[in-house]
Amino acid sequence: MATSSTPICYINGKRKVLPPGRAETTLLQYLREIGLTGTKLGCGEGGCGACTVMLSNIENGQLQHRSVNACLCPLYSIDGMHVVTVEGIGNSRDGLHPVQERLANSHGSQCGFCTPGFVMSMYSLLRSKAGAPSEQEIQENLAGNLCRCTGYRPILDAFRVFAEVPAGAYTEESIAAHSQWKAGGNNAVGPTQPTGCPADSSGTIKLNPSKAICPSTGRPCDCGAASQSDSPTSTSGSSDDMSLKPANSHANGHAPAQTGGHASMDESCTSKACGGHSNGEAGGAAGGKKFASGGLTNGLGMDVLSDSGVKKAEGAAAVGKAQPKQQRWTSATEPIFPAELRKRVAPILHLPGPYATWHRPLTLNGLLTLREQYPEGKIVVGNTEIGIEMKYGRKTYPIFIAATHIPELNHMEVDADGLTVGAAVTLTRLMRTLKQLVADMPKHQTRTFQAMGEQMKYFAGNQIRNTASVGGNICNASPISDLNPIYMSTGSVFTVQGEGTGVRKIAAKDFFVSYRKVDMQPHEVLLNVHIPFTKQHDFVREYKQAHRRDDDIAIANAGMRVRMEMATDGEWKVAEAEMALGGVAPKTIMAPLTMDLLQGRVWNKETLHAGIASLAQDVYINSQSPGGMVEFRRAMAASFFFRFFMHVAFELDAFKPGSCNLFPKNYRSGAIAHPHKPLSTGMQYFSKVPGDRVIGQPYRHAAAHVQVTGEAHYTDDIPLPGNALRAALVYSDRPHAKLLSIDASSALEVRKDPLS
Ligand SMILES: NC(=O)C1=CN([C@@H]2O[C@H](COP(=O)(O)OP(=O)(O)OC[C@H]3O[C@@H](n4cnc5c(N)ncnc54)[C@H](O)[C@@H]3O)[C@@H](O)[C@H]2O)C=CC1
Ligand SMILES: O=c1[nH]c(=O)c2nc[nH]c2[nH]1
Repeated sequence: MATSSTPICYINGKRKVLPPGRAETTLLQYLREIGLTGTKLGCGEGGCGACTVMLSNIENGQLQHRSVNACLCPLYSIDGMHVVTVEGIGNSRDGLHPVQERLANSHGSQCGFCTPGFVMSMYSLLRSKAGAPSEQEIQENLAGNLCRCTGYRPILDAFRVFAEVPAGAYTEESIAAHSQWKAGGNNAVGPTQPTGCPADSSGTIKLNPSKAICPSTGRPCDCGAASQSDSPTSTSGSSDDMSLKPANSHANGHAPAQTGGHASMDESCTSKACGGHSNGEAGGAAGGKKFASGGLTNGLGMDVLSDSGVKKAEGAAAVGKAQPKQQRWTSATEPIFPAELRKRVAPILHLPGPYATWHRPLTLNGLLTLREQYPEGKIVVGNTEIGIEMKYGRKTYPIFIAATHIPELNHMEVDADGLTVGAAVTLTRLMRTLKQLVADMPKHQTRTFQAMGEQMKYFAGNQIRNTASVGGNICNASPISDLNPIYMSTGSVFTVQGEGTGVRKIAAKDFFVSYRKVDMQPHEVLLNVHIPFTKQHDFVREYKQAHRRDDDIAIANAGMRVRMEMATDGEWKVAEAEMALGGVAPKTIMAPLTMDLLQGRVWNKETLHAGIASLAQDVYINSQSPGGMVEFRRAMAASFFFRFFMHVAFELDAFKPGSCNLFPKNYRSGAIAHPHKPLSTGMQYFSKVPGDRVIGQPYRHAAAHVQVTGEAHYTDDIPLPGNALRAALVYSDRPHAKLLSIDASSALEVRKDPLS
């Protein structure tokens, strides 16, 4: 096997040999050093998404694209990959990418600092999916991106047009409903109201030639020419009439029910694109969208974006004279995966440096040998925890051992008992596999997978899940790990291996020893986790309470499983019970008193009350506990149990009606582990200012184009001149004292901090 000391990658289509001796450097630091300052440093811990870039590589012979946080991505981990940054997809000279154009034209940037991150998240989603994403997927995909000034309404508006239009919009039923609704004299259109084109008996839309496909919505549209003259914005030539459209107008561009609303919210499609005018608003891509040379098509063969973008910009310039002329985006600017990387065989890496050395073995033996050789070495996979320890904990690690390329650690396998997941498998890959198994296998066998899959949507953001590994989360032994409670309550087993000591299997519930300590020797590595299938009448749930639902760490969480059996007297009794709780102790704990108590008991209200009382004994948090919120955490444990109890009761009652009728039906929502979050919607109303003055008109602001392309320079982006003097205020601890001399020796000894 070849060993290399020259890591290579491609950045925006250009080959780069990565600099030597930089094992501690992040991809973000490097990008900014080479002048790609469009990618921003926000939080530095994978929480805000300002540093999002797309990584592409060949995995199991397949080309993969995924968004990642460059702030946590070790530079050498990108060996063999293609990095696409916001500068790589479009710029104000050669033309904006449709994603950039949409965001600029929809007023989706204000200060613009988070903007490149939003662009790259959306871009990565479009590149990584075969068809068009759903609106739900688009919103979920943005959970790892924070915006603190523009607001999410225009951002979601901008991206909603890339969503697939639900087929339901075209059913005969929905069309008939719309016609009736129109006949009823309503004067506004709700977000899901279909347009009025007739369907044939097969349910296929028959297009009335007078009812064209609306380029704004990608659907048959009856707004016709009327909307052009009816709408106040159609005469302005503004590129920005988007803001007159209510945000919850859904993909069909229609306004929600309103009476006497704004002039643009009449029944007709508010889009000026209808009838031949383009407003740059791409349609929901009926049947899926694809980028095509010259712009985005709406799946109906119509070029709805790039042309319209040009028109928009020109129109605005003519009126406000504030907008730069936009170039037409062409697919030639789309960075493609480089041929060299397709053929490249990954080498072993050994990359020494003054502060740290990077090892990348390719075999399990190689990994175990390095682990034995360097007990101080740090195994790294996603670096989403180590990166934070280094930046905010000021930890330094002299040796990194990347476990990303070990086949055994990337393997997933289903056997007769369950699913085995390699320790280096990313959370995203695990989620996909769980989803597939839930779809393919009998429901009673996959209840653990179902519970895990539902929970993992709320485990960090997409960028983190795309790199963070299953093993990293386990070995990190966080007392509020989202997955450890479920492994512990479902009989999962971890396999570890060490050079000379062979393989050991440890039950998940025995693996966590104390705060951040696991039952693993320094020379051992975690190979995999085995998650058993559930059996008939097994019920599993995972609960998490955080400050916010998306992309947040838990305050408390829990994994709960019971196996129920029906006794001869017709009552449901507990055959097995396993409960694990996080956030209530320095490690994830089991609740042994409650587990014992439940054993053999009937699932009734007495058991519920006894269980809650017993949990209070299992959970002992003293008032000095780190994180505080003692009463709240205790209450959460009881609340999780209550919700689980209800869930099981409703499931049993559904299985055999009347057999466990403990709660009124309207309590059912309390049994849902992760309540469905409807699509976010919003609305903005403003008065139209007559005349052609710029003030008060909804024009895109002048910097939008350079913000969406990363060309806007912020103070952080301006390079320090060579030998620049850095200054910081030092407070005197004596008032009115005279400064007699300065001893700078300790300052001069400070090394240039590789992490700053
Ligand atoms: N930054 C963030 O927003 C979030 C971070 N996380 C953290 O991300 C981590 C997920 O994994 P990665 O990024 O891949 O972790 P990582 O590469 O940062 O490693 C985390 C820890 O696990 C150890 N480790 C990893 N794989 C191992 C193996 N096979 N055998 C022995 N030790 C191993 C590492 O040495 C390190 O101590 C979790 O620790 C989780 O707590 C999770 C969600 C959000
Ligand atoms: O299990 C986890 N879930 C999270 O959301 C998280 N964030 C940081 N570390 C984390 N671990």
